[in-house]
Amino acid sequence: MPSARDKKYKRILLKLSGEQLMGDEGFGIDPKVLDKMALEIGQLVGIGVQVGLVIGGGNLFRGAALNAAGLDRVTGDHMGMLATVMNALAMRDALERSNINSTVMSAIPMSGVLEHYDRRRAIRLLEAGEVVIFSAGTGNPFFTTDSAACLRGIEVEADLVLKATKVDGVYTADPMKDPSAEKYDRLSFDEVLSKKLGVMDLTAMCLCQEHGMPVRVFRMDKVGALLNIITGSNEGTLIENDPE
Ligand SMILES: Nc1ncnc2c1ncn2[C@@H]1O[C@H](COP(=O)(O)OP(=O)(O)OP(=O)(O)O)[C@@H](O)[C@H]1O
Ligand SMILES: O=c1ccn([C@@H]2O[C@H](COP(=O)(O)O)[C@@H](O)[C@H]2O)c(=O)[nH]1
Repeated sequence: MPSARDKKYKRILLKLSGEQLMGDEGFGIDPKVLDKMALEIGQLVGIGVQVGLVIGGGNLFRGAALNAAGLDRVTGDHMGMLATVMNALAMRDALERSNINSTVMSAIPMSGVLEHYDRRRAIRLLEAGEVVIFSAGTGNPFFTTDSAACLRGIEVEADLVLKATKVDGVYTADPMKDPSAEKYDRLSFDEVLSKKLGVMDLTAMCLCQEHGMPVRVFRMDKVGALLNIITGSNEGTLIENDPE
C-alpha cells in the first residue's frame, strides 16, 4: 500500500462519469458502484491527497437529450444540473458510510439541502482533509460537468483534473465507434482541439489550455487506477500544454 510520501499530487479534482453510476441498469444509481468509488477515494484521502469531486448527470438527465425529446433546452439543462445534485448527495452518503468526511456544495442555491458554492470555504475544507463535492455544474445552461470540473479544478488550484470515464484514455477516434482507433499516452490541448477529439467537451479543453491545468483521462472501472495515477503511473492519457 503506498504511503503519503509516494503521492505525486497534493490536490486533485476528480470528475466521475454520471453514466457509470447506473452500473448495469439503464437509469439511476447503483449503490454498489458508489461504494466501490468511495473505497478508491478513501485510499487517496488515506495518503493525504485532497480530493475535490464533480459528478456528471448522464445516468439521469442531459439537457441535449431532453431537448431532442421536445423539452425546452434551458429547462432540460436545469434538470441535468439537478441530476448532478442527486448524484452528489448519493456519493456523500456512500463516503460517509465509509467514514470519509465530505461536504456537498451546489452552484445553484438550495438552502436547507446543501451549501452554496464558496471557493474559499471549499479550499479550507480540502485542506482539512474533507472531500468536497461540487454539484449543479457551473450553475449555467449550455455547459457540461466536464467544464464544471475544469473550472472548479482551476479555482481551487488543484494540481490535476482527472476524468474517470468509460474508456481508458483519449483515442484517435471514438473507440466505442471505431475499433481501429489508437490510444495516445500523452497529447497537447492544441491536438485535442485541432483534431476535435470528443472525449471531453472543447470548452473544458480551452479553459484548461488557457490556465495550464493538466488533465488525465482514464477508465473508471479499472481497480486501482486512481491510486496508480496519484503515485505517478502512466494510466490513461495525459493532456497538457506543450512545453515552451
Ligand atoms: N477521441 C476519443 N477518445 C476517447 N473517447 C472518445 C473520443 N471521442 C469520443 N469519445 C467518447 O467520449 C466518451 C466520454 O465522454 P462523456 O463525457 O460522454 O462520458 P462520461 O464521462 O460518461 O460523462 P457523463 O458524466 O456525462 O456521464 C467515451 O465514452 C467515448 O465513447
Ligand atoms: O454547467 C453545467 C453542467 C451540466 N449541465 C446540464 O447537466 C447535464 C448533465 O451533465 P453531464 O456533463 O452531461 O453529465 C448536462 O448534459 C447539461 O444538460 C448544465 O446545463 N450546465
